[in-house]
Amino acid sequence: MDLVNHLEGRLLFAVPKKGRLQQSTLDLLSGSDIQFRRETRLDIALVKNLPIALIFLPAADIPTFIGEGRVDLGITGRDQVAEHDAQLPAGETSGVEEILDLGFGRCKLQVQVPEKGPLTDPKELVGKNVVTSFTALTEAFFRQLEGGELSTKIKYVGGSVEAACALGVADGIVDLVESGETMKAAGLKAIDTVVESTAVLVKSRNTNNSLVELITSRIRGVITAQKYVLCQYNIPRTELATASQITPGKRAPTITALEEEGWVAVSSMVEKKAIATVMDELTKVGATDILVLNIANSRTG
Ligand SMILES: Nc1ncnc2c1ncn2[C@@H]1O[C@H](COP(=O)(O)OP(=O)(O)OP(=O)(O)O)[C@@H](O)[C@H]1O
Ligand SMILES: O=P(O)(O)OC[C@H]1O[C@H](OP(=O)(O)OP(=O)(O)O)[C@H](O)[C@@H]1O
Ligand SMILES: [Mg+2]
Repeated sequence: MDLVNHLEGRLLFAVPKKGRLQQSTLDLLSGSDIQFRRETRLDIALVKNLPIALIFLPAADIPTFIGEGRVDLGITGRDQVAEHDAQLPAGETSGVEEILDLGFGRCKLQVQVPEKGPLTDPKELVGKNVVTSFTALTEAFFRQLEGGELSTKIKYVGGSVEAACALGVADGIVDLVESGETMKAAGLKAIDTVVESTAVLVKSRNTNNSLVELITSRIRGVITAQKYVLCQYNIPRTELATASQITPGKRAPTITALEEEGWVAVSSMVEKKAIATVMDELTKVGATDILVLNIANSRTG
């Protein structure tokens, strides 16, 4: 089948074809009921239940396709969008618009130097060799340090950036750090941060495809569901005000009267990361039968 002929009339949605963002992106698509089967080696997949085609691209290339208006929607790192924007000629506005922070793929683009070396400040790298996959952001960073000049020599490599110092190609690097393990293993330390990043849903400034809103709303629902749990408990009505402060919910807690005089049941969305503390506090104010339920999906205000 010649897939390219089947793209007509479909929203084009770019997703990372490999790397750190891929699995969470696929989970998000599946949670949003975007059904597709990707043939081996093929970078285009038609969605079965919606007029959408998924285009599998390297995360670094996604902002270019969206910026040019070739692709309507995409998921990539905010760092990649920033790098794309930093490459634009002065005065040109970006064709890439962020619509949603997706929360995963959290990392920092950091200036790194040999741990045991003499350098401790990014200013000491001025005029030296710096290797990175993010040349435009690195250039902008050093240009600012140098007050508008640029004497620092910035070279591009596509991956394994950390090896550059050990191999003598660089005095310092600018690369992504999450756990810090890669940096540590390479004998490097971070001395500054260029940008912080998470995965984002982006759209082309010029797209007028009405499905953008539908997809955004579905993805937002899945993210909210992943981030929150539903906490239910019973509480004496006299303690309701205090308990409601502990579980204010996304908008407001849902309160139901119980058969038992003077008691109410409360149901409220709570951030997953806070749930243990919330349960401790609820117990302290007299809540009983506290239940925590996972949320499969959501649409909230
Ligand atoms: N260690 C990490 N932890 C979290 N997010 C990361 C990490 N490394 C990269 N990212 C995010 O993922 C995006 C894509 O980077 P990644 O290195 O996974 O892609 P790639 O270079 O296309 O794949 P690969 O490195 O497997 O060839 C980055 O721009 C960044 O936003
Ligand atoms: O702080 P950490 O948790 O160790 O993660 C950081 C590493 O992850 C990414 O590399 P990736 O795995 O994409 O390999 P690559 O260098 O070949 O791109 C990034 O470029 C760092 O090297
Ligand atoms: Mg990589």
